Amino acid sequence: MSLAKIKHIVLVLSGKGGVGKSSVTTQLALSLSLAGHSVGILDIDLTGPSIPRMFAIEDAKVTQAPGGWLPTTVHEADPLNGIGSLRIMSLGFLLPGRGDAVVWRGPKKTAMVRQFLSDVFWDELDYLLIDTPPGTSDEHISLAETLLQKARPDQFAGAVVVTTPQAVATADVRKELNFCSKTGIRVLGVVENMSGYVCPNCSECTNIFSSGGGEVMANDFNVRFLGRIPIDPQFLVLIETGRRPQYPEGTVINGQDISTPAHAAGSQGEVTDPAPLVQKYRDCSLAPLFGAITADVISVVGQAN
Ligand SMILES: Nc1ncnc2c1ncn2[C@@H]1O[C@H](COP(=O)(O)OP(=O)(O)OP(=O)(O)O)[C@@H](O)[C@H]1O
Ligand code: SF4
Repeated sequence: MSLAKIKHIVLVLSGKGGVGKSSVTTQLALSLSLAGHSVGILDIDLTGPSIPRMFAIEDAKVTQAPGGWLPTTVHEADPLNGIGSLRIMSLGFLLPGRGDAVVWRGPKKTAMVRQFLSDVFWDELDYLLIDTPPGTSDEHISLAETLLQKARPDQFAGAVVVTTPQAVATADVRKELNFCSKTGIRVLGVVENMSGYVCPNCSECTNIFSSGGGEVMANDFNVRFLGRIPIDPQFLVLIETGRRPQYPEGTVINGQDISTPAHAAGSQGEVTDPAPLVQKYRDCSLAPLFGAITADVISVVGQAN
């Protein structure tokens, strides 16, 4: 069975579209990889699989091997730099072109979710992250049922739930938390994304929307609040163009100076910088924040399994 050699399976859920679920999945995967773990992402967001775009592997095609479909390798393990491997399987690889939408009816969607869980040959993984569609649709029910049936209890760790701070998003995420409790999915914690904005000129973090809604909701449901991630335009540039993040002099995040050294600004800013995404991400202001969230997730998963 394709899940057999996976140590921990984590779902990434959100009640609402556009809150940054795929970005959180991406950053969780990169942070786990930077912590030396081997990671897989299974992207079953049928409403618009965005993981291939985030890793610039939209043209990857699914290949078949005797053990099942082979995931695409984003980078191999680099033990000298303490980096674990990262592989991806996305529903997007099966679609004919960029921007194509999945127009299947419910039963076909649920069949595909089951097939993706059973037919991908992951080999050994420390963590498999599953990026899901927003909401609590038939696919979620099918996913929950299949995981609860097929994965060993020590494998299926639970779900990280993503929200933005505004009440309109947290209201939908409350439904998601209720869904988890009804289906027996353990909630590992809540991440509040787009919580403030990192100014590209001065690196001040400003709360343009409200802040703290995710933490209030986590407290109401008695689940762990994993932390806040601001909007950083440099993260968007990294994802969209592959350019290494750059910050003005004096940029300090979590007590650490992350400003781009003047001598490196030219070469580091090149779009053609051939370094793998995981190394460029290490220079992003969000990386230390997400590193702390990831350490928390690892510890909660350890307690859960
Ligand atoms: N903290 C952040 N800083 C900067 N940009 C962000 C951040 N979080 C998300 N984004 C950007 O916002 C956009 C939407 O994010 P994303 O695709 O992750 O949302 P989603 O919840 O997965 O959406 P969907 O429901 O369509 O799957 C993306 O372009 C992403 O790069
Ligand atoms: S201090 Fe920063 S956030 Fe405030 S106006 Fe100036 S550049 Fe923008």
